[in-house]
Amino acid sequence: MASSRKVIELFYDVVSPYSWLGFEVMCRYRNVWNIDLKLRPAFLGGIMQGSGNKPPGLVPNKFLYMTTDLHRLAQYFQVPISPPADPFEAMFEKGSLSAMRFVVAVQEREVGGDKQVEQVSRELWMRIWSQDKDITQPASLSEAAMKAGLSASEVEELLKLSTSKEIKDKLKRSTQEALDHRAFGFPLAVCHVNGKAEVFFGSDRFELIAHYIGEKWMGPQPAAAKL
Ligand SMILES: N[C@@H](CCC(=O)N[C@@H](CS)C(=O)NCC(=O)O)C(=O)O
Repeated sequence: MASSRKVIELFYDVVSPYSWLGFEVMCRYRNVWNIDLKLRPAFLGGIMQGSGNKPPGLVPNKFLYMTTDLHRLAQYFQVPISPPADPFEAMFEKGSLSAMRFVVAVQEREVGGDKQVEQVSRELWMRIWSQDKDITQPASLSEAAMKAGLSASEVEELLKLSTSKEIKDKLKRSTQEALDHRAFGFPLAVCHVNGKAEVFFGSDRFELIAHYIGEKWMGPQPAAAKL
């Protein structure tokens, strides 16, 4: 029998603070809405290149606006975003390629769910977008994964796997899939309803997503709203 649950794929990259907001909201709603949430770690740098877009932070006024916007959103969404001291270095010089390959490796090895992918992604966001810490070095990835509950031997294996061709290709494929959905930025939610994929960009489209999938939007903290 076909499931009545709607599938939502969430494409994200931990370099993107707006993805963090979208990610936390979707994780909060995954047990509230009748949905199957599929986490889709991908590479925002590849999306920018493949779509011919430019990061919005490169336009000075947008950068200033986003700094204020993220401060307000952090409080509204209750996600501890605090921009790194040098966002340009963190986002554009250091970037997230090794981190996203690592997340894909975690996903490749995880069986029976995506708790580890969820927790490792969150720990990486905590590092770059809350604690102003590195996410490019093996030691940084290792620290994030251990905080997420993985063992030292698991982390060692995942670090090795994350530099393999298999994982590099998998990240490329996921990024290409997002581009095939006409992505130009993240977060990107692809909602599959009645055999059709509807695409939503941004962490500010949840009301519309709820309407589209026939669920109720109760704000960014559904657990608190239900009390
Ligand atoms: N309005 C969206 C903005 C999301 C956003 O700016 N995402 C960045 C990455 S952090 C991006 O990919 N932007 C591409 C663009 O704005 O063209 C939201 O509130 O979530």
